[in-house]
Amino acid sequence: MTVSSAPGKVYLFGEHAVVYGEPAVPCAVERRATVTVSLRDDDHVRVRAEDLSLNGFTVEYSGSTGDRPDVNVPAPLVEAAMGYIDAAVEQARDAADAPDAGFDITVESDIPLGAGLGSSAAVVVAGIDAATRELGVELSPREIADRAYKAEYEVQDGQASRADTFCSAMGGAVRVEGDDCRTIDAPALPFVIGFDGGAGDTGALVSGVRDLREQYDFAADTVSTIGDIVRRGEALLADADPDADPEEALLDELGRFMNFNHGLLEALGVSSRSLDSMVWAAREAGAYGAKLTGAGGGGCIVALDPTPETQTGLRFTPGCEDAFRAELATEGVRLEEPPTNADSTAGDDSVEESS
Ligand SMILES: Nc1ncnc2c1ncn2[C@@H]1O[C@H](COP(=O)(O)OP(=O)(O)O)[C@@H](O)[C@H]1O
Ligand SMILES: C[C@@](O)(CCOP(=O)(O)O)CC(=O)O
Ligand SMILES: [Mg+2]
Repeated sequence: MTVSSAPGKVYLFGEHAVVYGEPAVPCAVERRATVTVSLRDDDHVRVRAEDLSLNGFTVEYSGSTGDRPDVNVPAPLVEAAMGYIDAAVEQARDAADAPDAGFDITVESDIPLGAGLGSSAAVVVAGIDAATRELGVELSPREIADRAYKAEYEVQDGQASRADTFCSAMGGAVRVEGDDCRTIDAPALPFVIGFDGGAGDTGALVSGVRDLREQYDFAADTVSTIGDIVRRGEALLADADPDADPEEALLDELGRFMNFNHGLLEALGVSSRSLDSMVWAAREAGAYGAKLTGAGGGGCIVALDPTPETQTGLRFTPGCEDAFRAELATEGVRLEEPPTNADSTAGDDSVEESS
């Protein structure tokens, strides 16, 4: 049995625009997905995904009824939900040259799903790491990032950047521009996250921006202006001392850029009423800046505030279900100790499929 975990992330700047070759700066945060993998002696894959719920209803799997999961939702939704894990399994089989390997897999995660914190990337990164190790192959974090990107790209029909998967695999703050992926030094920024309890449809939101960009020059200009903000923002980070608490002047300017970035994302149609109201609540509570994070449509905002004020303000904001502080996760994908009285084999709520 092998247990690996990988962090989620927030975008300081640059989501959506990164899909069209602009740079982005995501930062890994201490909310992790943990994937436990045991090699089977047949070619079946059995998945237990305890936290998997889609838009308010829970998917229940029954492994005892054979190959088809017994679920209370339509099969295409289950397939969409399981796509990331399936794609991670395929990448691990390919990396280890073991096309017929079967696995028992358990996914546990404290990253809300579809909320802009990169739950899909964390699950894929941790899944590839655990499954390849289980097959006796140890990939570097960069190799895992590369395979995880291929998995996300496939599941999201060609609409994925390398940003989420690279950030989750490497940890810390990163900079991604096309295929150029780097880790960067950044001070520990005081992130506060507001979560509306909902989720956005990443594929539909990315398609919406693509259409706008193709239809209107000013939408294409909006996307490249987001790139300009990222370049100015990363220059600020490059000048800061990564080992000291961030200075007020830095937070002030980063916050201003985050506000600008949010305005442009709103113009591109990927915000929502609850995201906007959390952004405004954070600003009114004294945050240096606030923006949605990830694909948008619902889910999370990220604000900068070293004081407790933003968290308190968000908690009293209608539409905000949860508000929490998120430390920068300096570690990306990592091996975890397996539990001692392990019960990793699938129980009643698992789905089993033949390879
Ligand atoms: N704990 C989990 N267990 C199983 N699958 C998960 C889990 N977390 C995320 N996923 C997969 O990732 C999808 C959400 O990814 P996505 O829409 O890209 O949003 P985000 O990456 O912003 O959280 C889920 O529909 C599911 O397929
Ligand atoms: C919108 C996008 O830039 C980020 C999506 O992030 P998330 O899956 O919502 O966490 C898409 C991508 O970069 O693949
Ligand atoms: Mg995702």
